[in-house]
Amino acid sequence: MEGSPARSARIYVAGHRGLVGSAVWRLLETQGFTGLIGRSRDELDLTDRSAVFQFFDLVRPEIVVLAAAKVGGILANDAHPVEFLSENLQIQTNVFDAAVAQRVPRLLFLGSSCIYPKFAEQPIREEALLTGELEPTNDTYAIAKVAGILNVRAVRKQYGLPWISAMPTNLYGPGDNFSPTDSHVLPAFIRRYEQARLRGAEYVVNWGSGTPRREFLHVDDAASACLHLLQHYDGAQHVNVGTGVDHTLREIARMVAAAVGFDGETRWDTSKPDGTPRKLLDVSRLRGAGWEPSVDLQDGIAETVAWYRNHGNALRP
Ligand SMILES: NC(=O)C1=CN([C@@H]2O[C@H](COP(=O)(O)OP(=O)(O)OC[C@H]3O[C@@H](n4cnc5c(N)ncnc54)[C@H](OP(=O)(O)O)[C@@H]3O)[C@@H](O)[C@H]2O)C=CC1
Ligand SMILES: C[C@H]1O[C@H](OP(=O)(O)OP(=O)(O)OC[C@H]2O[C@@H](n3cnc4c(=O)[nH]c(N)nc43)[C@H](O)[C@@H]2O)[C@@H](O)[C@@H](O)C1=O
Repeated sequence: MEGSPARSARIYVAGHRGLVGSAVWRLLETQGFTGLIGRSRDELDLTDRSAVFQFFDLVRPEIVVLAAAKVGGILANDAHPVEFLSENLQIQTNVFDAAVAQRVPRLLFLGSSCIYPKFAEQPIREEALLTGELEPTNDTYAIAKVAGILNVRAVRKQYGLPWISAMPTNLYGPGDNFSPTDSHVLPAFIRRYEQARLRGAEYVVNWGSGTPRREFLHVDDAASACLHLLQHYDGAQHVNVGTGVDHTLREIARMVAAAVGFDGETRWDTSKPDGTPRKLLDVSRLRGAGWEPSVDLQDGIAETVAWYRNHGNALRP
């Protein structure tokens, strides 16, 4: 599967308005791909099975990047386990089945580092999948993603189609979800510290103990890794996508406070869940395939703060 698809290939980016999908779309446009296809949820609800089949029949994509999913941070996952299981299973099963019906030659499925056991050996190798108990705050989302990996493997085995799966670490960047309740931690910090600075607040309160470690990858790097895998990887094993470097949330909070210019105190609300203590990915397989990240974390945070300041009024609720 070596080499780039034709620049005119019909590429359907499912979820093209989301954090990852929009970055994939930008990258493909920049690289001169002209056959990009996107549908918002209002135009095509991927939980509507017959609509998905009709769409695939009409459009006949040659490549699918599946970046549509129900996505959220630790509290959203913990509060809505039913939707995170049901919607994600429906979206991915409909897309996979419709793509099989059309024998779509190439598909990239996006999972997440939360598929691994809560106490997996660090850094986490791809082989750690299904070797232990999941983190309870996001176990239903993780199970949907594990089902996606197995579905991709099953299609490879039964139909011989070279579909692949990528498992990104925690992502961030322009276009992220900055919701105070539903977002992931990095956009939540940017919003909280920026609002505290604007109010002249003396302190902010973050969730949990601040001791968990997380690995952050800029979404432009995630998009570049996805394209690299589409161009250079063809294997049944899913591939970890990350930097191989992590930080405590206290360190991340200090970086964000410095980036927004907040010099007050940070407090931690230990009544909120910490989630997994650490989920650092082993990225040797991806590096072995010839890919490296390029965005420095502090630069990426500064860029995302600037984006938030320019788009603060037009964000998702
Ligand atoms: N963000 C992160 O930190 C990480 C993300 N990932 C994975 O990357 C992928 C993309 O995540 P991310 O970009 O952050 O998520 P976003 O929430 O930013 O985007 C999700 C996209 O999915 C679309 N979508 C959701 N439900 C439906 C539906 N029923 N029908 C049609 N479209 C739908 C949304 O469409 P619309 O805009 O029209 O509502 C949106 O464009 C997911 O698979 C996620 O698991 C993996 C690891 C980390
Ligand atoms: C990518 C991955 O993301 C999710 O897993 P997660 O990494 O645990 O998610 P998170 O980014 O929401 O939190 C990271 C850490 O940060 C702490 N934390 C502090 N203060 C805030 C805060 O204000 N908001 C949030 N969200 N977290 C906070 C929080 O308590 C936790 O310790 C999965 O559900 C799933 O979506 C998935 O696949």
